[in-house]
Amino acid sequence: MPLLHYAGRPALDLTDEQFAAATAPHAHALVDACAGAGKTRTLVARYLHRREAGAEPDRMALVTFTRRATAEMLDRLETFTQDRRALERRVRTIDGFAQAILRAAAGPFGVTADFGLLVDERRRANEGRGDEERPGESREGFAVRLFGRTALDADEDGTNLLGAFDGLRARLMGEAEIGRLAQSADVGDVWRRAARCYGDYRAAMDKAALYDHAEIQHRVIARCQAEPALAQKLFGRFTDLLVDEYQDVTAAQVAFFQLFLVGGGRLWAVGDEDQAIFGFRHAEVERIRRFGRDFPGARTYRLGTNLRCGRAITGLARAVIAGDRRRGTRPIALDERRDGDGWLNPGQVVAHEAEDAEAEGRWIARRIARLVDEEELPPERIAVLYRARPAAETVIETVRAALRRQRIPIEDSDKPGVAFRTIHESKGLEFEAVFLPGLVLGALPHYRATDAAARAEERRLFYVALTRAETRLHLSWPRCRMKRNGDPEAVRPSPLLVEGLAAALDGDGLDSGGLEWDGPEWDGPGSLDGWLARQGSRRIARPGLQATAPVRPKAGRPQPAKSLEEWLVGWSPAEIALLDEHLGRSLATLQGLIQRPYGELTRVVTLARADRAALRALRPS
Ligand SMILES: Nc1ncnc2c1ncn2[C@@H]1O[C@H](COP(=O)(O)OP(=O)(O)OP(=O)(O)O)[C@@H](O)[C@H]1O
Repeated sequence: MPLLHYAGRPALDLTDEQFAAATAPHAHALVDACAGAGKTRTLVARYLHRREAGAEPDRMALVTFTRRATAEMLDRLETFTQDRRALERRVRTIDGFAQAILRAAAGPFGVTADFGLLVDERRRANEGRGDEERPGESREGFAVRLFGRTALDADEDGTNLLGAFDGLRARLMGEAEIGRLAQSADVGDVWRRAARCYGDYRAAMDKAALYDHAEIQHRVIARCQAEPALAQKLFGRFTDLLVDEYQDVTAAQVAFFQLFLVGGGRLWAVGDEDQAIFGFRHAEVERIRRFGRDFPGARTYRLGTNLRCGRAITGLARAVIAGDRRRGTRPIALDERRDGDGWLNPGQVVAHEAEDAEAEGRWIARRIARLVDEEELPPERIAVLYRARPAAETVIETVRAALRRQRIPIEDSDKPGVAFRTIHESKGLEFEAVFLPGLVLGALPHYRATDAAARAEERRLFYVALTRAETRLHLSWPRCRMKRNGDPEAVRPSPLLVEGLAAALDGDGLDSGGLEWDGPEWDGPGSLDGWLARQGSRRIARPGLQATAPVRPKAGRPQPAKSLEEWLVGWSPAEIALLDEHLGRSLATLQGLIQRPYGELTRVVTLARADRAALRALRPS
């Protein structure tokens, strides 16, 4: 592994791809990374490399999105540079930078330097508070005083008036556009109301000298864009802007970053579009995809090896994400590092179907107890991650009660223990063992995710969740749930889960040698293959498994088997030729080459492998 030096001493071990990204020339650069690629380490290395190359510390800015990420970055950098106070001026959240600039310049922006903050209570609880931020007032309380309790009522997408105010600013909507929105019949009530009340909201903020983060950023952007000399004065000194988590940027944030570059500074950003999960907060995954257009001349560096997860876990995760047709070919490599005995970390995937949420909770608690008691895993290395709290309530409460009975610690503010989080909150974290309960249709993908963009985000959320696990991943779901009146009601397993398990059972995505894996462990009666057949996902049984896996079409919906020829009707000659040339390669590789839906590709490949001559006959000459 190459070593990055700092101040004449070896500082960081890096992989080849990390080294190339960290030591890239001083030009705009996008570091396009996969999960577990070591983004934080590479970002720290970039900072140290630029310092070594002579960049002045006060002309560098390092932007993160959460205070937790800022704290981690500061801790890591402090071990090399020691001067924490100076570092705190350069390493900040995006909100921290905007606030510092507005306070320092105040006058030209029409504010006083000691303005107060309106702080979103929910986000503060999730992200923790940092030193840079003054206590501030509750934004929710402010909105209720102005607009009444209905200000916090969410529409069916989960957006309330405050969320819509954020949206107007995240999308950089101008006055005219907001005026049109206020009259538009194409948007929901919450958005129309936000467009109508936006002026009142801003006036009230000015009157109280209290501002929310979006407003602070918006003021800086609007004024500096209108007055280039002011932008030059405030931002002209920056030579380097380093940005983390670029996949979750909004249009406003991109405009804010562009201000940092007015003096000829260069942007070095790292992100992973497969982990873009904040669309509901107005982040636009398209931004990372059009990085080269927003920052002309940018080069791209790929960090494509997952160094966190065991190979089976990475294999499963990449088979799931390969089903996103818009992601383009971005190969994800399995970790090839071996331990002292020459052993590759295979990781373990366990699947379990429970009768209902309570039984599922008891199963999880038993597995956790086994990990803690028999494998001596520290409880804080274990996490239970769920899509949304309400749907997961029963399972969570059952697990927690069982853990308490067994005196297994549960994480509680500063006290370490088994962690319970939403998948969104788990972003950027890693655990030895991860439990993903409640994997049913309606929970993940969430029932509110109805359009293609929202469903793609649900797939990415699942990918984020899977890739939090280092060595043990547990997937579980109930067969039924309780209706409000107490009657049980059958539920369907998540199609993302079915797709992932089918791929894992085929060993798909695990092709790069050296992994001896029997597929996911099925903890329960029957077999995984049989279960998959019942889900209708295995119409084409694999030869060796036929005995245990009778292929049954789903009741009431006969599914006649399509022939290879029928499947290939919509395929282009180039796609058919690619299939023929690469048929021996893994499904994940083929998915990278041929962007067809996962289920379709699986069937076509299976049929073509069984009858190569038929494929040849269909290939145009
Ligand atoms: N060069 C390296 N050598 C050894 N281990 C590494 C190296 N780089 C990263 N790692 C380890 O790989 C794991 C993943 O790193 P990190 O958490 O920075 O990934 P990430 O890219 O931020 O992932 P994600 O986006 O999934 O949160 C960590 O446990 C880290 O210590």
